[in-house]
Amino acid sequence: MASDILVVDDEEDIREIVSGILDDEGHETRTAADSDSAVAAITDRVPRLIFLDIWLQGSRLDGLALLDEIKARYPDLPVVMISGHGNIETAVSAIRRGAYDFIEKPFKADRLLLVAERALETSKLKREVTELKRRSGDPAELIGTSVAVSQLKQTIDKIAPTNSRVMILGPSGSGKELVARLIHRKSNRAGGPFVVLNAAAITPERMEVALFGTESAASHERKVGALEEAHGGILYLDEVADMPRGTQNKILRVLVDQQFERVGGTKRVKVDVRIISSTARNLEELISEGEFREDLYHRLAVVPVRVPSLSERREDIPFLVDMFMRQVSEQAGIRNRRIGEDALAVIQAHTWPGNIRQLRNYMERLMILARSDGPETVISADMLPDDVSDMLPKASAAGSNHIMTLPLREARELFERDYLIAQINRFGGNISRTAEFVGMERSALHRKLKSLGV
Ligand SMILES: Nc1ncnc2c1ncn2[C@@H]1O[C@H](COP(=O)(O)OP(=O)(O)OP(=O)(O)O)[C@@H](O)[C@H]1O
Repeated sequence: MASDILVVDDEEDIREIVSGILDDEGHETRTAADSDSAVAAITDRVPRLIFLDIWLQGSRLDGLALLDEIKARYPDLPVVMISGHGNIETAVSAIRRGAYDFIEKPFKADRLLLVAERALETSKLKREVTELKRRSGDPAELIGTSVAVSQLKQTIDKIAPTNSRVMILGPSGSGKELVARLIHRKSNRAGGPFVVLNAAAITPERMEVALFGTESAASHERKVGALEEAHGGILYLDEVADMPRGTQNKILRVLVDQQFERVGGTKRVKVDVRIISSTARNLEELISEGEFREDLYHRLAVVPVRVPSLSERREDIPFLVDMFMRQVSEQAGIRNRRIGEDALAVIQAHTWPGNIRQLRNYMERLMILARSDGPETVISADMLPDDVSDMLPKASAAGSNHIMTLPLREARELFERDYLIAQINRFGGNISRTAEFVGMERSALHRKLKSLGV
């Protein structure tokens, strides 16, 4: 594994020995004799690993001070200290200050290589973990302080440690899968798998193979299905309403027996799986139409949990916007921006039929579009892409030709109407908070709304 390694030591022979040993193993090395040239080398290209002499005599910064500077700028860059005989204590304190390890002079080539490999491997793993976390994009907790979200959090905390089957109901993109993942994380199955099976994305013919796996006596071939894969953990049945009737019968049997047969197999497979299911559809309607088995519904929805739509929790929008902006900035390497009150108000007033997923995609688009403006420019309402800023009440709300044909009184009423509807939406229908924001008495606002026919 060739890696770019920087060797920093004031003694030329040590620099040569260390880089010689590493070069022989195929690593690429650079050397620096003092702190300033080390900083310059790191600025040129951040190495994967640094070997750093503790004393570093005759240079602006000694080894420990340079370590502090490196760690402040590149907290994840591993640094191995080279310690002289008799200053182990200093080496130990360097580890406390963020060094990965130390080697003591005189050292053996084997020890040096071992430490280098381990440091490189550890930082690679750290990177992978960070990447995975970033890709998943899921926050560790539900974002928001609204009553609806606070109640949801409480419900999650209450039901997670139990083993009961949960059915999560809520519109598309509202965070059902996130809720299921949080239940998993907080349950005693957190160490076990979390397997997702999306019934809407699998054809009815493939459904049973996906769920139960296959087995062929002739070829001894075996494919593990989602139920088996989820053994000891949780199976998340997304869009369960789309499950074919035939599969519904079979899954009901699994719930009763906690065992099943693979497709084409004869052996019973015993599993210990907690099932969480979800749907955005109206199950009661589907049950009355005979599309969904009522007894299966009762088995799956021992605890029904409702996830609110975004329009039911608009007060959480500023927190979500802030999180998504930070997330996009990290993921896309775009400088984070500030968003103006006016833009936030428009976003808050929008209806968001695609819920949190739509808001996240929108923020991503907004950040990318706004990239060409200077990083200091605050994102204002007029910079919002049209689909959302159309919600903004403007004098031309009824079409600019139209409003120009109206007398002032009617034009003003038209504007007032749009403006107040947008503000009421923004505050989730709360008249007191709307009144406070628009600067009117609550009773006066009521009267105004009535006179405008809102
Ligand atoms: N309260 C929340 N805080 C932060 N992010 C959230 C929240 N709820 C949902 N998200 C994010 O919104 C996106 C959509 O959520 P998720 O996939 O869980 O929705 P869903 O209801 O399962 O959607 P579908 O019905 O389409 O399967 C995800 O990226 C998720 O991380």
